[in-house]
Amino acid sequence: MPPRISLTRYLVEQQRQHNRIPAELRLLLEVVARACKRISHAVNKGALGEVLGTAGSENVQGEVQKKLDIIANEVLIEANEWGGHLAAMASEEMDSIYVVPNRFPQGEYLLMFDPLDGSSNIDVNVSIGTIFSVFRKHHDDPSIIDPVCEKDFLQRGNQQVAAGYCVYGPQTTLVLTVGDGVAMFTLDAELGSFVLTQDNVKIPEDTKEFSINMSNMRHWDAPVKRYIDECLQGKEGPRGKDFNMRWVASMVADVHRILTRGGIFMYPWDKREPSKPGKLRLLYEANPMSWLVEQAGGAAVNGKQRILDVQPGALHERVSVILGSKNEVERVQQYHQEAAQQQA
Ligand SMILES: O=P(O)(O)OC[C@H]1O[C@](O)(COP(=O)(O)O)[C@@H](O)[C@@H]1O
Ligand SMILES: [Mg+2]
Ligand SMILES: [Mg+2]
Repeated sequence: MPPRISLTRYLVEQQRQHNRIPAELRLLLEVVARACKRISHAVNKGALGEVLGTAGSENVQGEVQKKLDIIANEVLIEANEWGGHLAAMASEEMDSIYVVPNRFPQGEYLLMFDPLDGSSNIDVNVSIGTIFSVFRKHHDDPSIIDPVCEKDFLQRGNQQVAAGYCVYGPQTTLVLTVGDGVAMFTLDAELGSFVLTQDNVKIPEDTKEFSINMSNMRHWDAPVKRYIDECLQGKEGPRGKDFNMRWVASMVADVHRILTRGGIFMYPWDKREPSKPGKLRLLYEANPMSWLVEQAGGAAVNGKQRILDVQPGALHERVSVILGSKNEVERVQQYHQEAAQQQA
């Protein structure tokens, strides 16, 4: 068996041998990983830890908060605020940004997270996760000056310096990119550390598996309907092959499957709430997942453009998401372009 490489050693090598990340970013990612370990522990306790059920409150997006949404948010804030590497944080569960109080050391990074993704699966013991994205506070826009403000967070996804997620499933797996491919680390509960179990993750370019909430079919736009209709026709249809369908309803779990064996995941715009561009949030769901998928050789678009090129206008902005195996994502994008040309 090859020697085990811990997340810490992997990050040290990224920093020292390959010069890909500064020491502060390495330390920040170690803090995030430690927080994920604590969340994993709470998830595993389940009913024994009295962490299931709703908290009796709503977040800024009008969603009922589960106890674990709040616990995971607190764990991430608490672990990161005194680390000394951050200027501020933003979360699905907080209305506005959380500036690191000046009693703690300040850093130059911004951390965004969905503390608990797949909340509807918490109480039914199905895989859930944490998604995170890291930016530098300062960037090209000279109009942005201290102190840190919400505008600092409104950077395109292509400016991320690290992104990842931790899936709490049959195993706890942390998946990370710092812009040099994707690596997966499995939590060894006995050692208490994340161990590298797959490096250089690659998504196959073609797939026979799609992932979409089919109950929304009647609300979809024509290009999405066309794509799924063709998949459903199987061998007898224009695609000439049978497709399989999976929908966990936890983006982390659905994306993890795609990084592991390929597939296409879609949460597209639909007619239920036409003014919203989609259901998933750009900054702390779509951007980190899109970068991971691209780093693994896949593609991620919103039907009009690459998700990583979308300029955010608000902290909790939503976006239409189509990501996964490259050739399938490009096909859906092409169907959108054809529909737009017909309308023009
Ligand atoms: O319940 P639906 O409409 O299938 O939506 C499922 C989607 O919503 C989400 O649960 C949204 O994330 P949160 O649980 O963090 O709000 C995604 O993980 C998932 O892909
Ligand atoms: Mg989520
Ligand atoms: Mg969430």
